[in-house]
Amino acid sequence: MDRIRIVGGHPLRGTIAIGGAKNAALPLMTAALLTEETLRLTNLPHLADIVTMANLLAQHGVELHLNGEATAATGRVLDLNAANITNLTAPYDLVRKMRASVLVLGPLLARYGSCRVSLPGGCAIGTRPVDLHLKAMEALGAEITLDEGYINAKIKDSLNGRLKGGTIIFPMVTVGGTENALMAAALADGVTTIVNAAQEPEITDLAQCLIAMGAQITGIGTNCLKVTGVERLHGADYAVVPDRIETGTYAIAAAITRGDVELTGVRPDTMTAVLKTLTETGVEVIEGETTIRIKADGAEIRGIDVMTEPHPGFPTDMQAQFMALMATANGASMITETIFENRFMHVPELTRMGARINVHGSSAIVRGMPRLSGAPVMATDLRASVSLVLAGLAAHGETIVNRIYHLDRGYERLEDKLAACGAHIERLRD
Ligand SMILES: CC(=O)N[C@H]1[C@@H](OP(=O)(O)OP(=O)(O)OC[C@H]2O[C@@H](n3ccc(=O)[nH]c3=O)[C@H](O)[C@@H]2O)O[C@H](CO)[C@@H](O)[C@@H]1O
Ligand SMILES: C=C(OP(=O)(O)O)C(=O)O
Repeated sequence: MDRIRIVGGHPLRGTIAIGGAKNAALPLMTAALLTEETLRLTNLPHLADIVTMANLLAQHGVELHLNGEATAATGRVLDLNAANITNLTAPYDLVRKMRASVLVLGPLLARYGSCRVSLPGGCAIGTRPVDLHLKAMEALGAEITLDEGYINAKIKDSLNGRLKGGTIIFPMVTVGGTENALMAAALADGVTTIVNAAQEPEITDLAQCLIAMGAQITGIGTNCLKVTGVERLHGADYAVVPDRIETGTYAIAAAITRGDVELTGVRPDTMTAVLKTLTETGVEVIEGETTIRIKADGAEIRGIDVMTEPHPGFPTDMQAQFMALMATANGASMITETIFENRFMHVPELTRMGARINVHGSSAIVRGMPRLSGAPVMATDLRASVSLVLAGLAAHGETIVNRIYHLDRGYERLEDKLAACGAHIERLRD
């Protein structure tokens, strides 16, 4: 299994181009199931999760074509055509690899009237049930049963093959639940109101793509979405929003090495909380329209408190990376995780690198220190893995990060992008 070797202590300087967002691209790919016409996605990142989603859609019968070479301007261009769906089952083998697979539920149900989707199960960061996705489908007229680890969903016989608009009230904010609800409601008969909807930029991206496909959606960017269902959707050409988590991760790479890096092809307006937090630590953040420069050379990074929250709050997907930065700060920091019940799996590994962190329930107290020390480490999820890479960039000596298939789920050419800015980092292929 490949590993990453880092020799830390080199301030990053240079420019890093940011790709399309994994967490926007995955639901956008499933939106292709809503129409028999072609959906063209541009600025698609090249990631293991995108390949998993492509395999899942292909086994449903979606035709996928990658067009030409990826360029900085367009990323990858992928055409998806769901004119000939042959199989309405999302199998366990693919769903267990990636929880976002459950996003085929809403589109398949709405367009074909029934489907069978494996339950995703828990993962390293929490139990992550999908009960709210299922309740949302029921609110639109679906009958749901569970058997043998699968969700069986079908539109009630009385509805003549078309979901019916209704009111969905989410008791807690769910990104995936909102995405499934939006896609199902887009083809339902009548008006659907989604109350306490997630407001993440990836939801806005999905809503805008659905509008480009002919959907009628208002309230975009708020916590109340209104969808007036249409009988059919058509094809579209849509560019995936830049990845705010990849952007934030490299911003922290610049800060933790006390470097100076410009991030290009970004959307600063989608990451206000992260940029404000970085500024509070003492990093200089210079925002352009599509660029962010992180100047941390000579900066004295202060320890500050952070709590993860649904958007527009500080994202849980940046919590591990921020903890690595706080481990090198001057002073203490309290980091509270409110979204997932088990998202501190990076703490023991950061501790092995000399970080001083104590966890009390959903909060971690981090006492910063001038220098971490390199060590062999291993992580159990995507953002935990990258937090160890960040710590390695700042640490004295050699760090080997094991199990890097997690990183390949969400970061395209991570080691190349960092090495181009002066990091001493390489992939060791086994
Ligand atoms: C592919 C993708 O976009 N993944 C993101 C998405 O995950 P995902 O969509 O899975 O996350 P959710 O927003 O649904 O989860 C938020 C919380 O709600 C709970 N919950 C969710 C659904 C449900 O039916 N029942 C329930 O109890 C979850 O266990 C969790 O505690 O949003 C998370 C929160 O921003 C991010 O960390 C993930 O990177
Ligand atoms: C938790 C993440 O992804 P997923 O929801 O696919 O597990 C993530 O992107 O940090």
